[in-house]
Amino acid sequence: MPAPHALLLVDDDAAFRKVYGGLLRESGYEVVEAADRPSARAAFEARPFPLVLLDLMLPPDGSVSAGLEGLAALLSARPGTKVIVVSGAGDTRHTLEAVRLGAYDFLTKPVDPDVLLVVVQRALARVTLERQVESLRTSLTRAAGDTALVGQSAPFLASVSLAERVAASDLPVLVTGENGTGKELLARTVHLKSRRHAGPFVPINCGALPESLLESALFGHVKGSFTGATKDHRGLFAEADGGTLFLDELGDMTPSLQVKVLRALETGDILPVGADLPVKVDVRLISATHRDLGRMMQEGAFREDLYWRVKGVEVHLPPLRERASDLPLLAKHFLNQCAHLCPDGRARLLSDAAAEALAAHAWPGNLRELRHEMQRATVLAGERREIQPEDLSFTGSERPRASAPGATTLAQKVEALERREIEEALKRCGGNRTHTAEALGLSRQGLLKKLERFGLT
Ligand SMILES: Nc1ncnc2c1ncn2[C@@H]1O[C@H](COP(=O)(O)OP(=O)(O)OP(=O)(O)O)[C@@H](O)[C@H]1O
Repeated sequence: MPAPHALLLVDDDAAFRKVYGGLLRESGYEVVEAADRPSARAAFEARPFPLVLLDLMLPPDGSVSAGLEGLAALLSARPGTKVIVVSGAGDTRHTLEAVRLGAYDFLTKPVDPDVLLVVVQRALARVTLERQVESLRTSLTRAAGDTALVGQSAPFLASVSLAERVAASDLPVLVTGENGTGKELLARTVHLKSRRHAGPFVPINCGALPESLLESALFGHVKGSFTGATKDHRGLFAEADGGTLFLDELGDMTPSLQVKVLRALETGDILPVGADLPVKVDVRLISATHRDLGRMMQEGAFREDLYWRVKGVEVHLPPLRERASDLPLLAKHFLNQCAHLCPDGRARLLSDAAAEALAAHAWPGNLRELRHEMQRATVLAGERREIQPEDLSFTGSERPRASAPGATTLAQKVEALERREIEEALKRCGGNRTHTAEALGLSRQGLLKKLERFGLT
């Protein structure tokens, strides 16, 4: 992992900045300077520096209490930042107050250059260490199971191998595949295997929010830019700085937002809603879609320039029906995951008949559907050690009728079946639409459209 080496030097004394900024640059650090509180704030918001050298008494007012407030705000926005307070001799009381607020260390003017270099080096080494701890924690969670990619079938392993090879590069990745095939899990794996693994992985579902909310979620906004914007909001591009932004359901993004995302990707700058100045970010993009972006492009629903930007390397995940040999392994994996739902805490087993029923099912909702089935079957099996076919929603008496009275054409029959599936899923999920969409392997937006079409709203 590369050591962090960028710092923000905030002091109104130009001579101090010149001497000490020069010294730090000569020692290999990247130094950005700010001479007053507003420009320090703007620089810090534009880029989350791991280390800030901070003079407490800054223009425009030179007041220490405003300086301490600024320090507290900075630390509450980014608690991992190391702030070294640089104060004049005789400021002990304020310096101690700054340390109490969370400043990492302090230096008193006149500053000994050797001491400065040691303190800076120590603070940045600490940042590296903290990032490593975070990365190990992430790897441990992953090893603990929830993010393990289960599967041995040839088409699945081919996708994983491609994803692992591309992970080390900083290329954008487009993950394609039907709903519930594991696109988000694969995106997380690419992030964890990349050099950005200690940085954040920030997912957002582009199909879940209306355009205006999605724009401010992605790019952030400034206070007062619209009704309800009661404070500044950084936005997910900025959250993902130094890490990976995962744009799920990219195909659901409206054309006008596509333009804005394209601009951000081309320039590395994002413009928060209502802001005058852009903010620089360093983000790797992974996108996913279950749609055929190539066809959408031909139909004019997806911009060609954005397509080529986000595509980088395309990794396609096969649907579950094309990796049938993974079914027993995955079913067992999901049964283990929900063992806590069993009265005795021991994972249920699949009876031969249930395994056969799983093999005969088409799995339109892919792995997500399988996971839900295994959860549901675990609960229905109760004290029984083995899952039986009657514990599965698509067998026996629970099988939905494929046609409805009066439906004659294939399209009508499919529609009737779809409607029935949705009604039943809604009932099972107690009317909760997010859960229903999940259970059916749909985006929330997709479900809402269908509810409207079927008059179920
Ligand atoms: N290879 C795998 N091994 C184990 N679990 C998996 C695997 N792939 C996916 N899962 C699990 O299946 C569920 C669905 O996966 P995920 O959310 O990644 O799918 P998706 O393709 O992103 O879905 P959508 O298109 O609806 O956004 C999740 O619970 C995930 O943890």
